[in-house]
Amino acid sequence: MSPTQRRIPVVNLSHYRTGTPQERARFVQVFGDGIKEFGFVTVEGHGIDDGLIRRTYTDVERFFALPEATKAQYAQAGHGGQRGYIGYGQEHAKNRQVGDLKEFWHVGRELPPDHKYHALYGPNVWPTEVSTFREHTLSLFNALDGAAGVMLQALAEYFGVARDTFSGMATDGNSVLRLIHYPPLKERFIPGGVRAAEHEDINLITLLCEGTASGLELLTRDGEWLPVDTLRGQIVVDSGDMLSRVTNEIIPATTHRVVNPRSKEEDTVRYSMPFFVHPYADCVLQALPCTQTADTPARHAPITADAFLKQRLRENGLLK
Ligand SMILES: O=C(O)CCC(=O)C(=O)O
Ligand SMILES: [Fe+2]
Repeated sequence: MSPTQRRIPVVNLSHYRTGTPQERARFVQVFGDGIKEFGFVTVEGHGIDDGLIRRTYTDVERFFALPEATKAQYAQAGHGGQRGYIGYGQEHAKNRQVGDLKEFWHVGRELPPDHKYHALYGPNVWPTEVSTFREHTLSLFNALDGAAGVMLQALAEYFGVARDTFSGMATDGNSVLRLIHYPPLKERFIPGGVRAAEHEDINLITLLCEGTASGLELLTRDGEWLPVDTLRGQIVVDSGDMLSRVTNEIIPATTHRVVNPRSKEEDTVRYSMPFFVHPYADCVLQALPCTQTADTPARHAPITADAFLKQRLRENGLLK
């Protein structure tokens, strides 16, 4: 085990789901402290089928191997790139001009046509060239959504608030499964570009199944960059800007990046699948009362999740 893996706290979600009272309490403490103090927590025992993760990666690989013109047909006008295909170099980190060295696909929540958020979130689109893409990515979306809900319940217990405080925000939330392809730099490169420039995620929490190659790094609260290497069967979880807002920055958003391969030998393709857990559109992001004190009143004005998302998508170049 590398020094990094030893330092990132590891928890087992089954201890929270079905463990003894002591195991549950321990999960709440280690998960909450870990995300607050470290920014990343490694979660095992999450119950997500390894075979489903493999099958989804196979489909993702098949999709990104399609001709550019075929992939480009799935780029969506509107919805700030929250559905379908987003081309190479289109997204950039906030305050950066150069695009990231990646292309990706977004799968969102499937809602019935008469649901009040159906039109706002936008319908999913599916690549007909990969026949199992819809089935696999939606199954993974739903599995990650379920695991995230349990983690958010534990986080509410950590704050001593009603257990559905955070998970209720994510019910019918505008969550997104992002399927990313980072081609080898020898195939495609933008001068000055990095695979994913340092940034904070927009949402509440992010769940990352292990990437297919190294490169993910987190900035510790002490300002040190650390590689995040996940093993098969592990998911890493980090905190985003929206969680920072509702916790009055008690849990800061975690800064992270994906570095470029450091040598020709390491210049391999990389795939990853972050799942961004978002609140429902009208959810008002404001510091929970338990996070405010006379010394630290709310640090940010309330804003709805949808308004905050749109502001950030503009800053990232996805919403024009
Ligand atoms: O590819 C990864 O491992 C992380 C990607 C990421 O941070 C993002 O897309 O927000
Ligand atoms: Fe990220």
